[in-house]
Amino acid sequence: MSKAVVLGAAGGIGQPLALLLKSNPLVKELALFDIVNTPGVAADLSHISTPAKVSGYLPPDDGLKKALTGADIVVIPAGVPRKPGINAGIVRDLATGIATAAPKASILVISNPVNSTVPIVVEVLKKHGVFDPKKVFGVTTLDVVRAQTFAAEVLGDLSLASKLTVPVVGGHSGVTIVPLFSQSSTPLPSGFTKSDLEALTTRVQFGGDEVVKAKDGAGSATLSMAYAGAEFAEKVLRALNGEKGIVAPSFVHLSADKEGGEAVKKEIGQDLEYFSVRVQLGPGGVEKLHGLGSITEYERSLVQAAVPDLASNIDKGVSFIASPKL
Ligand SMILES: NC(=O)C1=CN([C@@H]2O[C@H](COP(=O)(O)OP(=O)(O)OC[C@H]3O[C@@H](n4cnc5c(N)ncnc54)[C@H](O)[C@@H]3O)[C@@H](O)[C@H]2O)C=CC1
Ligand SMILES: O=C([O-])CC(=O)C(=O)O
Repeated sequence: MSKAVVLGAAGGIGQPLALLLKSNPLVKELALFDIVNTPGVAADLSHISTPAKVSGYLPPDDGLKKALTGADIVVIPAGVPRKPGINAGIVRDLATGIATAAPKASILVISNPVNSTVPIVVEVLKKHGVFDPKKVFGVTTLDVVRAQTFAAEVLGDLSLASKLTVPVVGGHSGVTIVPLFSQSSTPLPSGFTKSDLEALTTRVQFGGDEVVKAKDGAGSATLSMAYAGAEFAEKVLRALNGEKGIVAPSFVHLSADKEGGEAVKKEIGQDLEYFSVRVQLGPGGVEKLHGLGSITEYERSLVQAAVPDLASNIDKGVSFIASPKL
């Protein structure tokens, strides 16, 4: 039983994510922090008949510190959709709070751009001398959820969506998102052509745009992200609780597992510090990083196309802490 904290808990993602965490029996305490509305969200959730004790905090009176103290897992969906510069500062400040109040917590970063906000969190933790690469996760689960759902759609059976697995590697934006459909636990339909596969891959890479367009100016994915964030958080919590063999893709610092990380760098042919790979989770966070495994020529070309964007996104995050602009 763990204490979970949501930073940005009153937002479009934060509220349904907090609802899902309140429904999770592994959560014994749920602390909600935002710059607005958390007392109301917390009071509302606290009437739900599940064990988690809910509390809400705002910035005055050391609210961030109070929310974070004793946290086992901190999920960050704070920020503004598609405003990288604003989010960089928000994430930096929240990471500073975590570094001082909950330095041992597992940190799950949802705020975009994940390829840059994860390096921002890491640089802040390094500055405070509390960086543990096994505990910082960029949440890329929505890409996995989309890959599974869209694959089930093309297979003509949505009931497969929650059963099949498709690893997604790289990062979390556009071409840095690399779904490995050749490793899908249920193969794509026979007769699926190269151009079908290209269209499916593009749909996963730009799934965020599909939602932004459909919402017509009213934000980006929130409900599917809350589902994905709660799913990844549950995996981290189950592993913290001692359950073995839990594996999920996440955007991590490759030093989290030296041997595994070096093997990934060899596979991608670049000395990147971060990459999303399948992560084996344990009580201390990352236990092992899995390599890309056997991938097709097409998938290799996607990985190669992802590398320059990723390198530049990572660099932006790192240099934001050295000199604040993004
Ligand atoms: N990793 C992923 O796959 C995805 C990431 N996102 C990202 O998640 C973030 C949040 O998206 P939404 O919930 O739709 O936005 P939203 O605007 O609905 O909610 C954001 C919340 O953050 C709060 N906030 C702002 N500054 C804060 C601070 N300093 N401390 C604490 N809370 C603060 C706001 O008050 C608001 O309640 C965005 O950066 C978005 O791009 C969105 C979808 C998928
Ligand atoms: O595209 C966006 O702005 C939000 C996001 O990360 C996603 O939906 O995958």
